[in-house]
Amino acid sequence: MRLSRFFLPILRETPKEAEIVSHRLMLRAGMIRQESAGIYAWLPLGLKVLNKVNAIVREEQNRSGAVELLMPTIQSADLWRESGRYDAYGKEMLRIQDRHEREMLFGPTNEEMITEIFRGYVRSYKDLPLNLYHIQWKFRDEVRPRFGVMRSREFLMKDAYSFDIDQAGARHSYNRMFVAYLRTFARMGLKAIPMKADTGPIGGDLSHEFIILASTGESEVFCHKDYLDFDIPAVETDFDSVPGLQGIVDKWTSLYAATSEMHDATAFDGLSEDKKVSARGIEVGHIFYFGTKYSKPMGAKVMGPDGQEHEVHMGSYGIGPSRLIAAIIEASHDENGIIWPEAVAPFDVALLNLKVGDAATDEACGKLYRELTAAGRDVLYDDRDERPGGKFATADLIGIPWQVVIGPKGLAEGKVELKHRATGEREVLPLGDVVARLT
Ligand SMILES: Nc1ncnc2c1ncn2[C@@H]1O[C@H](COS(=O)(=O)NC(=O)[C@@H](N)CS)[C@@H](O)[C@H]1O
Repeated sequence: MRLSRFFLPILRETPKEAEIVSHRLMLRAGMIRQESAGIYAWLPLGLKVLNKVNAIVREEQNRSGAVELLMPTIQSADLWRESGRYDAYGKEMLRIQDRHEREMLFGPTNEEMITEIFRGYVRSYKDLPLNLYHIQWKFRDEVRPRFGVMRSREFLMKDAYSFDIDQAGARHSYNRMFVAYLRTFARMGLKAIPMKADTGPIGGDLSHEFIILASTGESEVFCHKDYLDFDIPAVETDFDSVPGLQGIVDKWTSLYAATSEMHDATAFDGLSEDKKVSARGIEVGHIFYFGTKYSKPMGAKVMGPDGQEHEVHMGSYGIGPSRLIAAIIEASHDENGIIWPEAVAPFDVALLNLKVGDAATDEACGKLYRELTAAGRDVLYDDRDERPGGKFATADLIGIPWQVVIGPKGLAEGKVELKHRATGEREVLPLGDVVARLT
């Protein structure tokens, strides 16, 4: 993409309403724009990152055996009356009336709707286990939306829902998601620690939040330091192995880790000082087992092997892709701007032409742009008529992992400069070696 033809509304000054670094940088880097309180437009650079985050979430959901569908954002109030949550959900629910004065709502979550879909088709235990998920916008009328997309009112959520014949089966579905979550966040360069959590309005009695440690996190968390060095489940993990997954979950829940709501100070104090981590954290995922909480009132049942009808045991599993982008920035930035992990970067390479209008430089940049693109790299070519300092500052701010700098002096010697954004390391190399170096 040529920057002169892209849409990247960089802000010169730091927006005063932004209180945390991710909010400041997402506004300054032209990634989002607030349209109303807690409601954002995703501008092209932000959307590219959101799509990459979603791609990783999708890959790991699919690897675990979950099946993707897409449910609507607008839901019927009657559906929520079946579970008894319509009134219980409170002021966070955006209630709507359609032209026929039918009571509708903008979905804050989809347990009722997925249960209605399930009960419409599944009658036999032979069709279980089943895990259905979607990545869909939600609305929660937060009393105090803040920190940009970290706590917004309209936000993107991957929400998955599992269906099993009994609790043992549901436990394996839970473990599949637990392991998928460990892999998902690690692939985005995040260290997410599963912590025992409260179940809140979703319900149930088994729940873990996946927390990344960040000084601006809203949650107060306590955990054993060794978690930070645990290996992530390998890509070859057998998601059908019940004992195999239980072993991974046991390992990842073997040491102390809790959010403030579930904190047991006595247990935590039992740890040696050098193993105690108490920090702020950002909840990037939350998983729940809640048995028949929805299947019972909504009549979602299957014929079991015993010829009896059984209400299905369910769980739900949420990840916040839009919140994740803010969390990644909180965990990976410096004084010059964002430092994207390569897996989620909006572009792979920033190609900086230091003398637009100089025939040799334009020719070299154009040729390298075409070669890198042909080699499968996503390149943002800064072809603006802008002084070098401004190009360096923009490339650092928007956090593209690699910068290729081409100017007339270096070019005269057949050389270009390569800068690695994360480490700041620079190297000079022949123009002809760049494609091989970056692919
Ligand atoms: N206001 C919000 N802004 C941005 N992300 C949010 C917001 N509320 C929740 N999230 C994200 O959505 C994830 C799941 O939300 S949740 O309430 O914990 N879980 C559920 O809604 C369940 N239905 C899981 S399917 C959270 O872990 C968080 O990452």
